[in-house]
Amino acid sequence: MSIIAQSTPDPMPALYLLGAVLCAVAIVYRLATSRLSTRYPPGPPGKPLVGNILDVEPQGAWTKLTKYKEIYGDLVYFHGLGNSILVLNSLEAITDLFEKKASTYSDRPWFTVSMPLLPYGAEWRTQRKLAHAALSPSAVRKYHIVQEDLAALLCKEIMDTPNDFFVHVRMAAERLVLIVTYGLSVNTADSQYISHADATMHMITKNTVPGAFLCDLLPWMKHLPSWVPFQREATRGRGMIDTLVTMPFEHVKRDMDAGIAQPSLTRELLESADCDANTLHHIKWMAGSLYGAGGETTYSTVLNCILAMVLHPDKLKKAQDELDRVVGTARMPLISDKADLPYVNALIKEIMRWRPVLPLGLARCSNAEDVYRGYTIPKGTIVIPNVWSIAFEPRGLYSPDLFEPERWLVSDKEDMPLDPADWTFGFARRICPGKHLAENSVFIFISTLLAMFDISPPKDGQVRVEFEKGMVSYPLPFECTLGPRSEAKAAQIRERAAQTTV
Ligand code: HEM
Repeated sequence: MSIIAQSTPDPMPALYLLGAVLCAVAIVYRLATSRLSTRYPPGPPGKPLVGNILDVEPQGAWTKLTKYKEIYGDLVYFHGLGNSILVLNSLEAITDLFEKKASTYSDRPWFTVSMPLLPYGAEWRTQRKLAHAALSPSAVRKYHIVQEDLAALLCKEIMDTPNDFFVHVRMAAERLVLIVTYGLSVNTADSQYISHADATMHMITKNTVPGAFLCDLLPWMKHLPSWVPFQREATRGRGMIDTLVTMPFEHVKRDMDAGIAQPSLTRELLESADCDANTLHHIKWMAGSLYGAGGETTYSTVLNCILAMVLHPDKLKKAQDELDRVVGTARMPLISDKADLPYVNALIKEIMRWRPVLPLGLARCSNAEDVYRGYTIPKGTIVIPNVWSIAFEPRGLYSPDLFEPERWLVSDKEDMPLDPADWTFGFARRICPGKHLAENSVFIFISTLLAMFDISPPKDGQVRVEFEKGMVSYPLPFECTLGPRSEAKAAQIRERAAQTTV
């Protein structure tokens, strides 16, 4: 007989199993019902698992996203792979979220490969205070003379080598930021810093459109080994940014120790602050963020203007007539002429509307779940202000597709589109701190160029009208004929450029 006794089955494991199954059923039911009861904003249809998130083709997405406005309205939602992106297609929606709900929508997404844009928090607030003080409307008045000097140098360089106008415009914008931020002379800036800044900015503009790298949409990919291509790119990108920020900052500190530092925003802050390691860190990164953000946006606007003038000679003529009448021909324009030049101001507004240099603004990230217009917006959603759709909203007397500075000169505001001053520089708490400096730069570079040069198509008449599709959108290289309007203007340029002190 068998000595193996039959044991009585223990009922507990079966009960555990039953409990686990019931729990799983409850969880699945809850998830399914909560998903059904949660209303997300509308968006294109999705596929299983990946949803519709891969519909966002990052490069040059603004035109497609603007078309979606006709189908889905002000809010277009993309989701899948654990991520969500909300595109805001109207100023009303942008104001409702970025301004009225600023504590939820002032954070930045983390762009893995390029720029560690500061999250909304204590460090950002400290840097922001420093930037505001240094770049307030009254503080930027002291840079007028530097900006006028750089405009004169820009004219001289274009006059000497007109085919290189792209490079000259870029240099003028970057030199300004380097002078204001670090007090570096044009020669030092040119020889030591600008080429590295160009390479870095190129990397940033390519990679900062949300989703430019799949790892921004798939957070777990950030933990892949360092030999994975985008991880290598990320390490390289962060190294480039660190060099961009550290080199000129150390330059100022060295010059201060030697007693030869020129006046600058960084020197001012270093002199006024109690410089423990933490404050040094804040000043260094605040200065670096101005340097990184300030050059490319300004030169894109000026290049857009040159292109617009090649395409619209009648508008150039009107601006020149006004400049000749108001400024006269005995001198070059000054920033103080701005208030007396309505046509030139209208033309600059139109350039900003015709080709917004940041067509998708700079993305934000929600830091809490929210409900807007009855739709749920999950925490961590990347929120994109599609300013392109505001620029091309059919409003006012003229079609948005035309280049018409006159649209800004009609007497009734109701007949105008939404003013670029209200959306070009961003919104609410994260509005561009360089706005006042930038408005002056754009004004003086453009009005000086228009006052001194004739701008027309190249000899073969072929003008390339294509634009970079990264975060900052500027014209791709095009040819044009740029020459002083007269021998007297040429002499004036030479004379004024020789007097510059930058
Ligand atoms: C035409 C020229 C310029 C345009 C169109 C422009 C536009 C913008 C926009 C749209 C933003 C994002 C704001 C938001 O998220 O709501 C921004 C941010 C920023 N801009 Fe500008 N900008 C220009 C020039 C400058 C200049 C000259 C500087 C510095 C001297 C500068 C420094 C910055 C900085 C530091 C940020 C980041 C602010 C933050 O994240 O809190 N910008 N700019």
